[in-house]
Amino acid sequence: MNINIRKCHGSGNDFLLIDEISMPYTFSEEDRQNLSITLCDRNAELGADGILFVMKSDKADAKMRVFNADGSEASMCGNGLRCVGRYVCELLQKDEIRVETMKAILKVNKSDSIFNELPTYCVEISPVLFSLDALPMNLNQEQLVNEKIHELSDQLLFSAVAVPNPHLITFVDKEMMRTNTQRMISEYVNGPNQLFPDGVNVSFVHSVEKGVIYVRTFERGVGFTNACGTAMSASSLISCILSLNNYEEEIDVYNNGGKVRCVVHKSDQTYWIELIGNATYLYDAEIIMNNNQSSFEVSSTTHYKEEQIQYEQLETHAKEYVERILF
Ligand SMILES: N[C@@H](CCC[C@H](N)C(=O)O)C(=O)O
Repeated sequence: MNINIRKCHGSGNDFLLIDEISMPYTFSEEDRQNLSITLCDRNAELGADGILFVMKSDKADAKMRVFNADGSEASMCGNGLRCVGRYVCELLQKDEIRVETMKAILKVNKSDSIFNELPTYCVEISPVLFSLDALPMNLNQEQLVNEKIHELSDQLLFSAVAVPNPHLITFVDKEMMRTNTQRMISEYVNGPNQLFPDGVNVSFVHSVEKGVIYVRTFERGVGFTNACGTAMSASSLISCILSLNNYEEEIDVYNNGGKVRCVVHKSDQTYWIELIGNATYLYDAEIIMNNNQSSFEVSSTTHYKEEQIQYEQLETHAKEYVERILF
C-alpha cells in the first residue's frame, strides 16, 4: 500500500496528516490503528505524536480523526486541528471552515500571524465539560476544581476538565516544575488505575505574570510532547477561573515547542476557548507500507524549508523565554 503523508506541527506537537478526501484510501479501523503505531514510532524514519486523518463530512467542510502514537483514538486535538484547518482551507480555497470532530463541529479560521510571517490559524475549543463523568474520572463528587486528590499528591491542587478530551491540570511553582512528580503522576493515571479508567492528559502549569502562562503536558497515548493544544486551552480556562488571568483577554501560552495565544470566553456558565497558533508544514512524503503494516519505506520527500526556517525563530524565542522563567 502506498500512502502520501504531510508531516506538520503546531507548537512542535507533530503529526502525519493523511488526506482521505483527495485520495481513494479504504482504511479499516485496524489499518488506522496499525498505521499510527508503525508510522509514529520515533525509532523509525518519520516519527510523530499522532496521525490526523482528514475525511469527507456530510455535516461540515471536512472531518478530522486523531489517533495517538499508541494507536488509541482521541476525541480532539487542538494543535492538530490548526494543521487540518490550514490544509482544508487551502484545499477549498477558503479562510474559514467548519470541521467535524468526534464530539463537535468546530470553527477554524485563518488568523493574523502570531509571530513574524508564520501561517497562523485560530480554532474553537468546545464543548467544555466539568462533570467528572465526561472525562471519565472516578471520584465521589460532581466536579474537581483546584482540589487535592490524596491518591496522587498531598500537596498539589488539581482541576479536571474535558474539552472534550480529558485533562488534569495543576498550577505549580518553578521548583515543582523541575521535579519528577509530573512524570510519576502521569504514568500512574495513564496505567491501569481506578481514578481514570481511560487515562488523562496531565499538565503542570506555571503562571508567569498576568496574561502569560507556561504549560507542560504529558499526553495520554503519547507521553511528554512539546505542546498540547487542548491542554493549553484548558489550562488558560482554569487560570481564568482561579483569577490568575481574565476572560475575553489574550493569554500567551509558552510551551516546550513554542508559543500560542488563547482567549477564554464565558457567557453564563458556558465556556469556550479560542486557540491561536502556527500550523507549519515540514515535508510531504510518499511511503510504501509492507503487508502486515509493521514496517514501511519512504520513497520520496519534499521539504517546506522556508516554513521550517521561519518557525525556528519562534522556537528559539520561546526556548530562551522558558529557560529564563524556569531556571
Ligand atoms: N496533542 C493534542 C491532543 C491529542 C490527544 C490526546 N493525547 C488525548 O488522548 O486526549 C492537542 O493538541 O490537543
